[in-house]
Amino acid sequence: MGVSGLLPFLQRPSHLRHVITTPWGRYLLHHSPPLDTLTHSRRPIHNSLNARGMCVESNLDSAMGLSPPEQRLLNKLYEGLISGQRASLAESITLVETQHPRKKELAQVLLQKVLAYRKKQEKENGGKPLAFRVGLSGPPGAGKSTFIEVVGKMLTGQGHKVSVLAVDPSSCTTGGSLMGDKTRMTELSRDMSAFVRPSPTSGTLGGVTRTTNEAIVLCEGAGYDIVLVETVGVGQSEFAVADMVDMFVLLIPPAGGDELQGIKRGIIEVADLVVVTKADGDLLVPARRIQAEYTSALKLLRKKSKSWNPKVVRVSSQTGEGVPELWSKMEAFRSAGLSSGDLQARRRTQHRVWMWSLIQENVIRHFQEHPAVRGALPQLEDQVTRGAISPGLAADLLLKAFSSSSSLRP
Ligand SMILES: Nc1nc2c(ncn2[C@@H]2O[C@H](COP(=O)(O)OP(=O)(O)OP(=O)(O)O)[C@@H](O)[C@H]2O)c(=O)[nH]1
Repeated sequence: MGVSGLLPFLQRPSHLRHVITTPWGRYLLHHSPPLDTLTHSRRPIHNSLNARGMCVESNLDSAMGLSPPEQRLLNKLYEGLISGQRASLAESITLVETQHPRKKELAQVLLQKVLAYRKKQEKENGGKPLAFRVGLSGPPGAGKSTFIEVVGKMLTGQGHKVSVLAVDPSSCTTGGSLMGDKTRMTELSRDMSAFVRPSPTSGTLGGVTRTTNEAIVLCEGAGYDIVLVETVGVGQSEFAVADMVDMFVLLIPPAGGDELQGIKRGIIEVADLVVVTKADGDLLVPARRIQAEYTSALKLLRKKSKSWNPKVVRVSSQTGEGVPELWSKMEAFRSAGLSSGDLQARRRTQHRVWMWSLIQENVIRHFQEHPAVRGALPQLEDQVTRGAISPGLAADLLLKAFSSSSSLRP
């Protein structure tokens, strides 16, 4: 698709445009209205583009056309958030999770304000990220929530502010929850230096990935210097989490049988640290054995960073044994990454991944909402389910229906 194919999407009616202030400049954004309101005018946009290919304007609020109540809401959330109020943080995360089109726009304005604020703080910190983002994953029952509770309490005791976000893959497929059904991390939830946010109860993995990325930014804006992102090791959610954090930690229980079974090989490759949990009582001996097994397995993997060799450690959340040592290792990882620049490079790459996940989410939504696709979909889906036509043919027909009446024609 050439640039000209994108023009209709870039040329939104003026009331749907707004200026976004980012740490890198101010951009005029053109929002995606529902397809039926899309204009297809071919007015050239080049004269309004600057060198970065985007329009620059100065007044965010007026260009956004914020109504006074909207302006008051955003100001209240922003001020509350950066002064560290948990209620404002919770409300801001709800705003980024919304499916409501206008609220989605407001969420982006808030997010850009928070990003600009964080960027300024980072600059004052010599360009180094202020918060430490850690992803934690493991099979159901691995001891994740018990571990996060113990580590979280230890860290708040040391004066840190800790936030915990959850990505629940089951909510994306079944609308149910692997994580949310029981009360988790009760003590940490009551701790005034902690913020525990359950996973959104619905949405696509792409959508949850976006909102989690955005929630991380909001938590950092609210002054949380440690952000823990937890997920169950099911489906693709752990890879999605690995793509949003500075350090990815895999938790393995000392279960009987073939321990490496059920743990995806690929996920061991992205782990910066493997933690064997429940290393106490009768489980201590199997925990030692599993630690040895994983240590050998890691040696066979290609080194993924110059500044760090993945390690395997043992902890017991019940006795607390190994927990302080584990945290020291995590801090060592962070300092090595910061001084080598690996951590900053990882975040830069993640921004690109984040952008592509946004694009994927939006393109799929446009496709699904397209009238020609919507018209043909039920019948084709039915035929595919019955085996009357191949999935490949159905996909081709739908893509043809989309492109033949779409402005995105190649
Ligand atoms: N012996 C022992 N048991 C533990 C330890 N940590 C957790 N457990 C137990 O293991 C079980 C699962 O712990 P959770 O922390 O709920 O595990 P989880 O990974 O969060 O589980 P899901 O919520 O299903 O993903 C519980 O019965 C805990 O009491 C530990 O350090 N030692």
